[in-house]
Amino acid sequence: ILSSSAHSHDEYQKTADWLMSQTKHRPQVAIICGSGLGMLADTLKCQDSFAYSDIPGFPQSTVQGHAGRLVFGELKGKTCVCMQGRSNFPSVHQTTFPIRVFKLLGVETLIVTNAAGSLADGFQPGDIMIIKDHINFPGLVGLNPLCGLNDDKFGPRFPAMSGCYDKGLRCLAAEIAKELGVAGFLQEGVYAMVGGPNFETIAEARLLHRLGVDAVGMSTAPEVVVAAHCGLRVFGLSLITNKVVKSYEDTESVNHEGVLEVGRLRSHSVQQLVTELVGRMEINNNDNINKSV
Ligand SMILES: O=P(O)(O)O[C@H]1O[C@H](CO)[C@@H](O)[C@H]1O
Ligand SMILES: Nc1nc2[nH]cnc2c(=O)[nH]1
Repeated sequence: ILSSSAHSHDEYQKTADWLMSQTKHRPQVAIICGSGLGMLADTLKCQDSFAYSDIPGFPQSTVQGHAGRLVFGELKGKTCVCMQGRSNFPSVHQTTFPIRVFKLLGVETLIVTNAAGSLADGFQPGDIMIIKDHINFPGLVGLNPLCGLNDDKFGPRFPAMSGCYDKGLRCLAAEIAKELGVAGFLQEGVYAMVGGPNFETIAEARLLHRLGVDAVGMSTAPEVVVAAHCGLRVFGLSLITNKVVKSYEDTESVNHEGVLEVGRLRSHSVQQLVTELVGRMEINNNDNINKSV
């Protein structure tokens, strides 16, 4: 775990340089689209898009329902780069490789979205949860993307994680949700990442519930850790696609097709919320490419 699969600074830089040689876009905002939420990338204007397999050094998408494309373009007057798909299961270092590439491209804000199962009693499938905080279970036991030698050019050895989900953006998103008429199914809560790829046993679900977890998934936390480490502002949304089964009497069970289906049904609202948020967030001048790196 410790240093075997960490990337060198040059590897991130090579990928960033290649992308900058292929597109004129210099993104301010990076958006990661979770399961069933990839349509957001299709709404970018003046697109340049690249299959992950064509980008030197880039991890491949391994999750069904994730397209595996990096899309650059304009959204509400801001320059964005959108990941249409994640590679959840190779290694935490590979999964988070794009985040440092984004930093080198000049990105200052990261928006992460995911599909998640709910544990909180009041949450329903179709609810949108603003992520207030996370529990990074793999990270707590050493599967942390910051393991290995620290690259001081990106950030400090021991970065703080309190406040890693920006409060200003969370408030702005809640205001926008009211204006869009989607406040009725907006929630805020704690996301927990588990290793997966299996869904939870009932005993695991009960444990997570007792620990105060509101929603559970298999992604996001490592991306946010790496983003916070290199000083990116972060906003996160979970789309609640299912209730996690907590009772032995319950005959329902979760499956990935159902997750994708709820994603598609609510994708329009998630898209609207993210689009308005990007339009209204304040961004510093985009003259900071390689600023602190
Ligand atoms: O987190 P995203 O990429 O939305 O995907 C979620 O959906 C998949 C399970 O259906 C898991 O990979 C889980 O993490
Ligand atoms: N671990 C986990 N990931 C999910 N992604 C979407 N739903 C779920 C779920 O119930 N559990």
